[in-house]
Amino acid sequence: MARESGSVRFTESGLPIEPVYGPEALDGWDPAERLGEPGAYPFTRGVYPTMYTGRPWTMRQYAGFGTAVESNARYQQLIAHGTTGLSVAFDLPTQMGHDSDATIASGEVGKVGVAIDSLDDMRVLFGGIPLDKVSTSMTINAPAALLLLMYQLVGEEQGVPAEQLTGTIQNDVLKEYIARGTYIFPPGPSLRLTADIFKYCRAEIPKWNTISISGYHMAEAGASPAQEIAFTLADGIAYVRTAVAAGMDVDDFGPRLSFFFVSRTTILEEVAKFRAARRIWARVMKDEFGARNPKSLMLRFHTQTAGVQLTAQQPEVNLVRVAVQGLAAVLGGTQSLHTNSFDEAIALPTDKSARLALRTQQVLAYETDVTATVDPFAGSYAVERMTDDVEAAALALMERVEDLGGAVAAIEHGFQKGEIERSAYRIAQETDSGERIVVGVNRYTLDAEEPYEPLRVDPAIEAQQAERLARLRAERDGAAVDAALAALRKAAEGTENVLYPMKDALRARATVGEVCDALRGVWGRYVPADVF
Ligand SMILES: C[C@H](C(=O)O)C(=O)SCCNC(=O)CCNC(=O)[C@H](O)C(C)(C)COP(=O)(O)OP(=O)(O)OC[C@H]1O[C@@H](n2cnc3c(N)ncnc32)[C@H](O)[C@@H]1OP(=O)(O)O
Repeated sequence: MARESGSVRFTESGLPIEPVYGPEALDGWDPAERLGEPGAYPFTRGVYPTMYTGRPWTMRQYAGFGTAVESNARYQQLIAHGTTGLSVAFDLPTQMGHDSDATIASGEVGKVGVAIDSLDDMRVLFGGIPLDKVSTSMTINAPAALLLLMYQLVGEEQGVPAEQLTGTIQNDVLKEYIARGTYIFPPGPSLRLTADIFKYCRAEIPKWNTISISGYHMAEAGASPAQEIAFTLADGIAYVRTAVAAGMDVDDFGPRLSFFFVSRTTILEEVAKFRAARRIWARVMKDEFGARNPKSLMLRFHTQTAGVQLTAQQPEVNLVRVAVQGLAAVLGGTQSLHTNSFDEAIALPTDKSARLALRTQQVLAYETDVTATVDPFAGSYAVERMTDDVEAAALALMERVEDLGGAVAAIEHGFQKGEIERSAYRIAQETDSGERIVVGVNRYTLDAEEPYEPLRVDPAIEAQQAERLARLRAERDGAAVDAALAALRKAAEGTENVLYPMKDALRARATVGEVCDALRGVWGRYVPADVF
């Protein structure tokens, strides 16, 4: 751990960490109550009885840039190198529900992910990738329904029935208001859309993970581990309440909720955090919502190594950080993992750095012994005590969210954002003062950094996408698109599930921008109330 203050050390959540823990750390500690068996309530030891002894985690590298053609090539490469799941990054215009030729999209097309304007692009993105064999995660939030439906339509074209599709949409708009920023609609209609997605998936795509309730972005914005899990689980509670209020039984959607956390270099507290999060969620689902299906109680999660801990200085050192972070995720029992590329603090990963990032996971999975036994830290005085401590800190924060009226009301008060900003400020101060050591940045620096040639996205991509859109609009049946969009607007004004008319519109080759504009017209846009 890189932070010191006299002889007392503190975890990233600000909890004291003792130089030595002994049996007294676990006074009154009941393993049956706190741990249970692996794969059994309260799931502290992991969600599956055999964990990695039965099957390694999914190696799921987040990737996508430029056009569908370029991103497809990167996916094919990752598959050839042994990745076991896909994870699609979309560009900002797609994430905000704008077409590539919209004025607001200028300069952003294909930059932080792939540009998807219509079913035509989606078909290219998954060309040659059998959707019945691969599970695909899509980091898409406000327009999550659109991308899911286009994925289903591509599956239909490949002859893959929707019941066989497996994957995840991020679809977590609450954390967009708190930390990530790609929201479109106000909370009310956003949550209605989430409930529509849960219902649609239950009926049509039953193996799909309908949401990835994410703490990662809060952590990147400065949240401590305790804040990260507290605010994420509080968002989870808000989604469950929404779906129950929309008439669903908790066991009809609970098994398909999933989560997404960060993994930092502070291994011990991260392992404690993952274990605590599983225990809290299992208890919430059982006690507050009365879930009976054990799958509803299981907190299954994806992990990404902490991008914010990577440095632009001496970037190769990031390979070491990522290995440590990845190890923490595995010791914490993750289901799926993205290990960052060492150059991600500078630019888009190159082919080589993306391959090295995947190799890091393969070393963890096949060269170490951490997959040979389940939850190896169980019973450790230090880690069990830290698990209890992080759990208590997170529960206290969740109570404060409840006191404000739940996650949505707390967001409207600016509570989570304010807490995270205070934590980020503390980290910045500690780094500036040198109290927090960052190798290569405030210690062990080089006089001159070696030059580095980053991968850049070709700016011509924007014009290419605009041409594709012009062609699409000329070729398609405009009257059919207008009629489908009118039906979508009508559903949005009423209570009918919007996904069915939305699918018709997308099949008729309505664009992402057109579909989102139709919804913006009915639901309006979210304007944050800034709290200082
Ligand atoms: C920063 C950036 C940005 O801001 O832009 C981002 O957001 S990037 C964000 C990127 N996000 C992501 O990539 C999210 C990824 N999330 C996911 O993949 C999912 O939501 C997940 C966390 C639930 C993991 O799903 P998965 O399919 O990879 O893994 P699962 O654990 O579900 O395992 C797949 C199947 O194998 C079975 N299985 C697995 N392990 C075992 C075992 N030991 N014993 C028996 N069965 C097992 C599971 O039951 C399941 O089958 P069955 O289903 O039949 O039970």
